[in-house]
Order: sequence, then C-alpha cells, then structure tokens
Amino acid sequence: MCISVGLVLLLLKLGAPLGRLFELLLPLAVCTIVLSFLLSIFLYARSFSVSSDALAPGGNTGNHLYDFFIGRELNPRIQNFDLKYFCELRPGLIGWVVINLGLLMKEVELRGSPSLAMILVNGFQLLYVGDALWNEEAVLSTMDIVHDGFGFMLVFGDLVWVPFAYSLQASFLVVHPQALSMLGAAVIIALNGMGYYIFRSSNSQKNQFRRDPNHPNVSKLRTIPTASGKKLLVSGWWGFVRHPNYLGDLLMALAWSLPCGFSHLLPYFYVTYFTVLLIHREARDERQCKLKYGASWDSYCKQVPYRIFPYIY
Ligand SMILES: NC(=O)C1=CN([C@@H]2O[C@H](COP(=O)(O)OP(=O)(O)OC[C@H]3O[C@@H](n4cnc5c(N)ncnc54)[C@H](OP(=O)(O)O)[C@@H]3O)[C@@H](O)[C@H]2O)C=CC1
Ligand SMILES: CC(C)CCC[C@@H](C)[C@H]1CC=C2C3=C(CC[C@@]21C)[C@@]1(C)CC[C@H](O)C[C@@H]1CC3
Repeated sequence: MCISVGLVLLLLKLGAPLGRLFELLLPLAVCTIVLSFLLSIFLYARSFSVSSDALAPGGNTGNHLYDFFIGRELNPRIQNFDLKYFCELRPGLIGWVVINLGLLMKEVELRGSPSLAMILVNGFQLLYVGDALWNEEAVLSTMDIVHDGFGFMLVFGDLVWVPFAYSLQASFLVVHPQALSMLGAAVIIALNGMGYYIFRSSNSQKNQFRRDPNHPNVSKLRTIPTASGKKLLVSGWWGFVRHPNYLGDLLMALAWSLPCGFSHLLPYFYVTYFTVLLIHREARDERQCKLKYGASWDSYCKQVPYRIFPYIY
C-alpha cells in the first residue's frame, strides 16, 4: 500500500497526465481481459501438474470448460508467492483507486476543479480499499480463498471487474457533472459512515472472536457451541442479522451511487449487481455453514431469523 501511495504521489509531483486514463479506459480494459484469459489458461494448464489435494473441491468435475471457469487449483503458488491472494487484494483494488483518481484529474482538466460528488465517490471508495488493504489478513478466511479455485471467474473478477466496473460512478461523473447540495452531501456522508461502521465493526468482531474468543472485547457475547469445537456468536452484530457485514457493505454501495443523482440508472448498477452477488454469496455460505455446523446452525438461524436486512430478509 505504501509503495502504491508513494508511486502515485511521485507521478502527481512529476505532472503525469493521470486524466488521460479516462480516454485509455477501453484499451486498458481490453488488455486486462486478454491478460486474464492468458493467466487463466496458465493456471488451468499448471493445475494438471499438482497433487490432487491441491485441487478445489468444486473445480475438478472433468468438464474442461466448467473447471476452467470455476478454477481447478485452490491456491496456486509460485514458491511462496500466492497468486490468488495477491490478485484478490493488490492489482484490482489499487487499480480501482488509481482509475478513480485519474477520473478526478479529468474533471479538473475539464472544469477547473473536482466536483463535490467526485470527491465523495473518490473518498468513500478510497476508504473501502484502504480498509481492505489495512485488514488484508481477513481476506484469508473468505470463501474465495478457502473454498473456491482460482479460475477465469475470479481472475476476471479481480483484474478486470473490480477496477473497471467498480469505478463506473466516477466515469459517469466525468460525463454527467452533478450539482450536490451541502445537505445532500451530509446525508450521503452519514449513510456511508453508518455502512462503514456496521461493516468494519461486525467484521472485526467476528475476526477477533475467531482469533481469541477470550479477548475482553468479545468474551461477554453469547455463543452457541458446535460439534466441531468452534462457537457461533448469537449476540452483538452477529445476533442482529446473520450477515451484518453484508448489510454495511450494501449501505456503502448505495452511498457511492447517490452522489450521481437520479437522472440515470448506470451509477446504480454497482449497488444492484452487489445486492444480487451478496444474496447469492449468503446462500452459498449458509449451505456451507449448515454442512459444517448441522443442528447448531439450525439453532442459530432460529435465534437470528434475518439474513441481511432486519425484518425484511
Ligand atoms: N466488494 C465486493 O465486491 C465484495 C465484498 N465482500 C465483503 O467481504 C467480506 C467477507 O465476506 P465473506 O467472505 O463472504 O463472508 P464473511 O466474512 O461473512 O464470513 C462468513 C463466515 O463467517 C463465519 N460465521 C458466520 N456466522 C457466524 C457467527 N454467528 N459467529 C461466528 N462466525 C460466524 C463462518 O465461518 P467459520 O465459522 O468457519 O469461521 C462463515 O462461513 C464481507 O464484509 C463482504 O461484505 C464480499 C464479496 C464481494
Ligand atoms: C465477475 C463476477 C461477476 C464476480 C466476481 C466477484 C469478485 C469481483 C469478488 C469476489 C469476492 C471479492 C472480494 C473483494 C473484492 C471483490 C471480489 C474479488 C474484497 C477484496 C473487497 C474488499 C473487502 O474488504 C474484502 C473483499 C473480499 C471478497
């Protein structure tokens, strides 16, 4: 993270025309798509040279197209360098922030100064990426790292989808400038702050509990024992809904779209896609938890009936 920040500051100091990124978005996206195909072909080919216990449970069906897409090998490594962990956290997330900054610079070129809407979108998304990099070890327990193979879907998601689709709001603002009132901005900042607070504190609560259940911050929370020896939290954030971190993430997603106004559907693409992604992800996680924890999971679901949205879903 420090190296990236240093490099970007150096580029800015040298007067690099970051605003040119706006015109280069399409060719860059095409190059990254080609790169993600090449990397996926390499990963698929090398997966035939590793032992069977290095394969992902769901990506070894024998159907070449499906396995190529889902990913055959679980955690491909070149010596100690973990390709999946690196791609999930570094190029896409950092690329997203750099593209956003380039789009802000483009606005400055076109209109003399960045708009309030652009500053909010850049600031919110920078906070999100900074948080992911700061808490990078938390990614190690995500489904993508623990269960899923590293195939075309995740390679494309990490390298193409995150930087180019997640920066759509900033691109939209370059073409469709928005006037945002101070009151509107304050409401949107409050919404993002609330989403971030729920997202961060629920993720930290679970991570702290998994690391050390006797830590004073989590030792007073109520739990359910499971046959595996692990416990499930039933109070605190994880007693509010079964995926409080998704709720916080979705509130932030909405706050990233609102600065773009209501004249167009495009800026709302991210929050719509993300709702579908997280509802699908939540269902997959439920299935896995039911398998892992059996009756204890049923008891958790009874005590905490809502999945993501309290009293709604
Ligand atoms: N911006 C984006 O595109 C995306 C962002 N995300 C974000 O990434 C983060 C990680 O998400 P994800 O990996 O999907 O899942 P979670 O971090 O929500 O992890 C789910 C796991 O948590 C454990 N768990 C569930 N309930 C409890 C409980 N009551 N008590 C203790 N442990 C429990 C279980 O694992 P175990 O019991 O084995 O510990 C379960 O498998 C989230 O904040 C999400 O919003 C995710 C996907 C895309
Ligand atoms: C191409 C498909 C439509 C879907 C691709 C999904 C991927 C973009 C996401 C799967 C899980 C992700 C996670 C993150 C980014 C998006 C992908 C790669 C985070 C790194 C975002 C920051 C959070 O703090 C942690 C997330 C972990 C999962």
